[in-house]
This record gives sequence, C-alpha cells and structure tokens, in this order.
Amino acid sequence: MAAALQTLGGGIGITLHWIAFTPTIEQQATEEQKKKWLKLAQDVAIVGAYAQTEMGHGTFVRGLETTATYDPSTQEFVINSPTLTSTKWWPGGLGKTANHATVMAQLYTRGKCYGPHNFMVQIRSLENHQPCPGVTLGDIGPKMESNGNDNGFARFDHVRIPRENMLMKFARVEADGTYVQPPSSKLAYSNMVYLRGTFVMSAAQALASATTIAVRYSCVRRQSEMKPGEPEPQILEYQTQQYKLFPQLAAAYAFWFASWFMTQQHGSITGSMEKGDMSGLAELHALSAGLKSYTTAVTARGIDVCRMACGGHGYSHASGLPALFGGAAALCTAEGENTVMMLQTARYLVKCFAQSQAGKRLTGTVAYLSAVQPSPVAGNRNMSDLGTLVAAFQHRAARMVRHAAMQMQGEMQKGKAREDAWNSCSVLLIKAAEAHVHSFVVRNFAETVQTVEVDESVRAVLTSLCQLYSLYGITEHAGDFLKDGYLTGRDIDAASSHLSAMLARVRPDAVALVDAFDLHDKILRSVLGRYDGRVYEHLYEWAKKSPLNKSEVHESYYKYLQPFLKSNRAKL
Ligand SMILES: CCCCCCCCCCCCCCC/C=C/C(=O)SCCNC(=O)CCNC(=O)[C@H](O)C(C)(C)COP(=O)(O)OP(=O)(O)OC[C@H]1O[C@@H](n2cnc3c(N)ncnc32)[C@H](O)[C@@H]1OP(=O)(O)O
Ligand SMILES: Cc1cc2nc3c(=O)[nH]c(=O)nc-3n(C[C@H](O)[C@H](O)[C@H](O)COP(=O)(O)OP(=O)(O)OC[C@H]3O[C@@H](n4cnc5c(N)ncnc54)[C@H](O)[C@@H]3O)c2cc1C
Repeated sequence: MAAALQTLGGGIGITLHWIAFTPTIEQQATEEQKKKWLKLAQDVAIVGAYAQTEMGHGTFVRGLETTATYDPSTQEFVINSPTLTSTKWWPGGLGKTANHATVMAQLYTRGKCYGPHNFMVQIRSLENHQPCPGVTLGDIGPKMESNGNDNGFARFDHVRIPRENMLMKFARVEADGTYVQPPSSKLAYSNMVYLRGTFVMSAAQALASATTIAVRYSCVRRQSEMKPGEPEPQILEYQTQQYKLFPQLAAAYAFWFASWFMTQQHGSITGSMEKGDMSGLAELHALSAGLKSYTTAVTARGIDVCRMACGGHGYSHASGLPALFGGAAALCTAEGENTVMMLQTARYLVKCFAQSQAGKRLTGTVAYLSAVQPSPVAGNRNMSDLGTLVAAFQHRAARMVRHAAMQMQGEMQKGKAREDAWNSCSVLLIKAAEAHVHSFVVRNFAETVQTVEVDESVRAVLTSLCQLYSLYGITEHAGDFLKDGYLTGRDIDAASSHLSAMLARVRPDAVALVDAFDLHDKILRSVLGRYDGRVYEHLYEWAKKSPLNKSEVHESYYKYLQPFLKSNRAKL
C-alpha cells in the first residue's frame, strides 16, 4: 500500500477507496453487509470515500455534528448536516471521484444520542455521477501536496438511507429502534487504528525513498577539496554529510521493522477481538497512535534533512524531495493529528504506571515500566553494546513516564481537577510518550537484527546500523539520559565516539543499504536518486521540459516586460 501511495504521487481520487473505504467495510460491516458491498468495492464497481472529518471537528470525533436519526416508521436513518461546521471536509476522493461514502455521524434512536457510528451513504448517481438528491458535494481546493487526490466537502439535507446501511458488525439498531451496545464503544474507531498502523509503513517507505535519493546523489556529487590539490571528493565522504544522512537511513530501517511488528500485532489482537477478547485493544490503540505520530514526525524532519543534504538541487522538484516532504507532512496531520495521537499514548502510559504502582505486573510493550529501577546505579557502561543501549532507552522512558505521572499526581494533590492537571503536564506527557515509542523502536530494531538469517555479513551491517541509530538517539537526547545520572558525561562522550566510528563503518555499505530498499526509478521519481547515477544529463533534460521552455521568448515578455522595459528606456 505504501508503494502504491508513492507510485501515485501521494494519492489520486481512488486512494482512500483502497486505504480507508474498503477496509472500513471489511472491519465494520456484518457478513451480510459485506456480501452487499465488499465485492463491489474490491472490484471498484463502486468508488468510496471515508467521510469523518468535518469543517469544525477532526480530532474530537465525539464533537462531530452530522446526525443519523433513526425513523422506525420507515426503518430508515435520516442523515443531516445541521450547521455549516458540520459539513464533511477533507475526505479524500469525496470532491469529484467517489459515488459512495462511509459517513461518521451521531446516531440518534428513540430520542437518545449514542455517539459517532459509521453509515454507508450513496452520494452520487451510478448512472451519471450527479450528486444524489439532498447531497451537496465539491472539492476543497489545492493543498500543500497530494493534489491528485480530490479531498472534498459534503452536506446532507435529510438524506434517507435504509436501516441496513448502518455498519453493524459491532453496534446495532433493531427495526423497532432498540440500540444494541457493541462490546467496546471504541470499536467504531477500529478502522482508524488499522490505518494508523499502515502510516508507519508509509513513513518508513517515504524515509527510505528520501535516503535513497540523498545517499545515491551524495556519491555522484563532488564538491570542495578535502586536502589541498586532491580531486574533489564525493560529498558522502564528509563526516557531517554522513551524520545528516545515516541516522535517517537507520531510522528508515527501524521504522520498517516497527511496521512489521505493528502489522503482526494488529493481526493477532484483532484476531483475539474477533473471538470476543477485547483486552488487547487499549495497547493496540496506544502503540499504533504513538508509532504513527513518532514515525511520521521523524520522517518529515528526516526528509527535509535529506533535501538540505542535496544542496540547491534538493530544493528542485527534480529531486523528488519536496513532494516526499509534502506527503510526509500530510501523514503527520491525517488520521489523527500527531500531538493528539501522542497524548493518547501518554494516557495509556499513565494508566499503566498507576497499575504498576499498585503492584500489577505489566506485559507487552510496557512491561519494562515495572521492571526498570527508579534509582540508577551509575557506572562505566559499554556504549557499544546493543543490550546496554536498549536498557538506557528503557530507563530514560520509564523515568520520564514516572516523572510526568508524578507531576500530574502532584498537581491533583494541590487541588487541580484531573483534566487541568493533565493539560498543565501535557508537554511532559508528550515527551514521555515519545521516549516510550523511541525506546520501543530501538528495542524492536535490536531484536529484529538478531533474528536476521540471510547471512552473517548482513547481520553485521544491520547491527552497525542499529547501533548507529541508538547512539544517535542518545547523543541527540543526552540531557534525558544524564538527568538522573543513569548515564554519565563520560558515557555520552563514549557514545559520541562510537557514533563517529559507526558513521565510518556504515559508509562502505551505504549504497547497498539504500539499494536494498529496492525502490524502482519509477517509484522514486527523482533525477538525483537515479539508479544509474546519470544525474547531470537528466537534470538538464528535466529542466528543458519546464513549461517555461516551451517557447524561446515567453508570452509574458510581450505582455509585460517588453512594454515595461520600453517605457523605462524612454525615460532615460
Ligand atoms: C509511501 C511513501 C509515500 C509517503 C507519502 C504519501 C503521502 C500520502 C499523503 C496523503 C495521505 C492520504 C491518506 C489520508 C487518509 C486520512 C484519513 C483520515 O484522516 S480519516 C479521519 C481520521 N480522524 C482521526 O484520526 C480522528 C482522531 N481522533 C480520535 O481518534 C479520537 O477522537 C480521540 C482518540 C482523539 C479522542 O477520542 P474520544 O472518544 O474523545 O476519547 P477519549 O480521549 O475520551 O478516550 C476514551 C477512551 O477511548 C480510548 N480510545 C480512543 N480512541 C481509541 C481507538 N481508536 N481504539 C481504542 N481505544 C480508543 C482512549 O484511549 C480512552 O481510553 P481510556 O481507557 O478511557 O483511557
Ligand atoms: C491530506 C489529508 C487527508 C485527509 N483525509 C481525510 C479523509 O479521507 N477522511 C477524513 O475524514 N478526514 C481526512 N483528513 C482530516 C484529518 O483526519 C484531520 O485533519 C486530522 O484528524 C486533524 O484534525 P483537525 O483538522 O480537526 O485538527 P485540530 O484538532 O483542529 O488540530 C489543530 C491543533 O489543535 C491541537 N489539538 C486539538 N485537540 C487537542 C487536544 N485534545 N490536546 C492538545 N492539542 C490539541 C492539535 O495538536 C493541533 O496543534 C485529512 C487531512 C489531511 C491533511
């Protein structure tokens, strides 16, 4: 899916049909409903959008204003947009492409509101693509990137749909209007959890693409003199260039492995949920929200580092990097804004911390919270040992979670309401949750490289990359590790010098490491990142195709510049 997104340049009208509409049917429809819509969707006999966000609310799903009011006399739901701010706004493909949408609306039956639920609504005629009666549709206009995707708006004026169009796998409304509770109210959000997981893979792929471009180009580009009189070196020989690029390269691998874990975790927990066991839902939500937030944020920053590492040519669309950045920026906001998502992870961590304080043994991705000792014993640590590095990240995360949770408790003891205490500690909470996710990514990376079975040399290279990733994280966040004396200044110095050694060690394998992503030129769409390295010839060809070069003298010359110059000359 990530590759498909990128091939399509961050999306076309049908992207959300594949990544959100069809999975929503798969995950939220009954077997009967699947028989009705799933094959139509899979065969693209209908095209769908995922219509949740409104002009006034995206993050706060409970605040959505679109209503779905059940009318037992006709056994229909009435879908309505009561205010301007209730206008559905942003759904991909809604503007011009889709003829169906899953619409998130507040469910009313027997005079009571049961919160947001998903409804299948036909929005355009299957004959002539005109909006259905009572539906107003349009495109929301150009965006930072992804303009191939017609993000749209929709308003519903008392549009009637059959009762069976409510996606009823979990919650149901009976013919007489009786509401049947789902096993968990959050199951209506299960499709978001799935999509967030897929964003981790998209982030990995976007960062893999950017590093492929920048590393390959850094081997083609020669600049300056390392030693007087010597030939200009490949810019990848400069340590500063390696320091910019190799941590991004390592992060791309780390995120790839994290996305594998996420996919496997999603499969196993949803499998248990199918059997009625909801116990894994909270952890799945916290992990997918945190990983989505962390990986997309690091990716967006990392792509910009790659852009700057390509100098002037990086700023050109020929590099492919601006488009990648625009795509990654979208991933930071879509499917749950990153700060909001990280706060969801923090919420889970605070709960887990309290459980651990109460003597409960934690399991899964948070098990370390109860295992880590609050008072560290400082000592000279072997900063080249992966086990030591993983333990350091876990200690840092556990300390920060404890600190944020205790700070919150302190605020409440001073009389603040829980919600106010939460808000006044939310910066600490975000940092703690980031440290937790970072620690998970490091541990998962270390565990994955240990299981590499291809051959010893591959494992050795990936181990160096994992060390590089971990050491970079420690030096970049040194303060967090030093704060309670877990690491000493000497440990940080040792981490820095190991990091320098790792940069040199990874250098000979850097091109092989990006080639291993196996990103075809057609997917990369970058003149700088071409597999054959013929950058300059193709840069020239690319520029010649600029629309401004269609004529030798541009029409604007005759229209504006010529008269302007003439009048200026006449004044002399
Ligand atoms: C391939 C390389 C190229 C890369 C570039 C490609 C670029 C392409 C760019 C284009 C991108 C195209 C894709 C875009 C697709 C986008 C689609 C969308 O955006 S769809 C809309 C998505 N919307 C959201 O995600 C909304 C976010 N908001 C929420 O999820 C929730 O409202 C909230 C979690 C913020 C709050 O929910 P609320 O009910 O108010 O919950 P509480 O905070 O009160 O919490 C209650 C309780 O429930 C738990 N919870 C919340 N959510 C879930 C969940 N999903 N699953 C399980 N549990 C959940 C929460 O933690 C609380 O638990 P508690 O035990 O009470 O603590
Ligand atoms: C490219 C793109 C594609 C999209 N595709 C779709 C789609 O197909 N279907 C769909 O339904 N939607 C789609 N969306 C909408 C998207 O899901 C929302 O924009 C996103 O969930 C963020 O919500 P918001 O816009 O309401 O941001 P807001 O919540 O208004 O965020 C603004 C600021 O407020 C802060 N904030 C908000 N709440 C809190 C809080 N509780 N605590 C702390 N800070 C807070 C945020 O951190 C942020 O800094 C898309 C958006 C984009 C950009």
